[in-house]
Amino acid sequence: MNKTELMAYAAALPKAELHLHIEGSLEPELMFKLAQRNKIELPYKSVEEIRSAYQFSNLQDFLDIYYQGMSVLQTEEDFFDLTMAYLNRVRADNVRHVEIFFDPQGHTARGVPFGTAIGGILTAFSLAKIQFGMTTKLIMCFLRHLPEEDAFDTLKQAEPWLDQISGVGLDSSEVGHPPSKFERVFARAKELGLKLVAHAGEEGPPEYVYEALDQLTIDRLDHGNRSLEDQALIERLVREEMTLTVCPLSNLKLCVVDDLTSHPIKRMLDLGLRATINSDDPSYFGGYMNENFKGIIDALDLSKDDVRTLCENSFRGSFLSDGEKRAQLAKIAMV
Ligand SMILES: Nc1ncnc2[nH]cnc12
Ligand SMILES: [Zn+2]
Repeated sequence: MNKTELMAYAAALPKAELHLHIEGSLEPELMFKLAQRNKIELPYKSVEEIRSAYQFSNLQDFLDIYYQGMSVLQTEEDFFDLTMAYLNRVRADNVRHVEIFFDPQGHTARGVPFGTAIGGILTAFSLAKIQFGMTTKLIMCFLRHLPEEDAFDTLKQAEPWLDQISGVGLDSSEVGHPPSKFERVFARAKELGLKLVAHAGEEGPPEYVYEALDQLTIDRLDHGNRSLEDQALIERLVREEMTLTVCPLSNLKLCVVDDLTSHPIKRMLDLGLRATINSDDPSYFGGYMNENFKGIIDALDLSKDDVRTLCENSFRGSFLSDGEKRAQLAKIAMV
């Protein structure tokens, strides 16, 4: 298969997205519309000016703009519109199942109640299920630059919705905020029956991945790129069939890699790691699911088997039931 055919194959395959911050899918056009609707002053005069501000040299550069951008999200309708726009967009990429992150502390700290954010997101989930049969799960992330106490407080606020939250995650500024800082709140989330995921090894060292495995007891690893610096860690991740939610265009935009030709996704597959493709914050990083596939297909020497494995891994690594996973894998085999 040449690259054009391989891209058409990737586009046609059913897939799941497992690493998507809903606030990072806020397109500049919607940001402007919500700013006007909510009478919020933005430091930009036009959509073009917003887009040109999206130049980052590391994770923190991005996070500063990301937290500022979410200030336009005020009402349940705003969160509904944001989520519906994302679900409609990735439907066109043949994404059939999503496990979405949201950052409640990014909203409650601005005086927007937990229920406003989650209410809008869950209503969009229900509509997407009815309208186009998409399945969805919600993962609530703790902001790691804040104290563990604040994470406990957020978990408490989540109590009325725990039956509609699949898991907890850990995001925001990685270096200086190791997973071990959140050991107790993750233990509590586990007692409550929630799945556990954490960003680790995006900018942070392999030790952070070990902490996420040993101290947080994660079910899935977000990013994990820097695991490749440690042979014993690679072998363990392979042995434990740990899913890595890898985000190629994010890695490029945040300078985790210099160029997509040096992206480690092919190496990860060759090592036997259960890697998946995801968009992270697509509005900020230049593309949704299929644009991430296009980026790696253009830059790397991926085979048809590699592309299929990436899509299969997205369901294997999901929090769907075994039966649901089998059904999705059977659909992949039909393409
Ligand atoms: N890529 C990322 N890493 C850490 N925190 C984030 N929050 C949103 N996107 C993130
Ligand atoms: Zn992320």
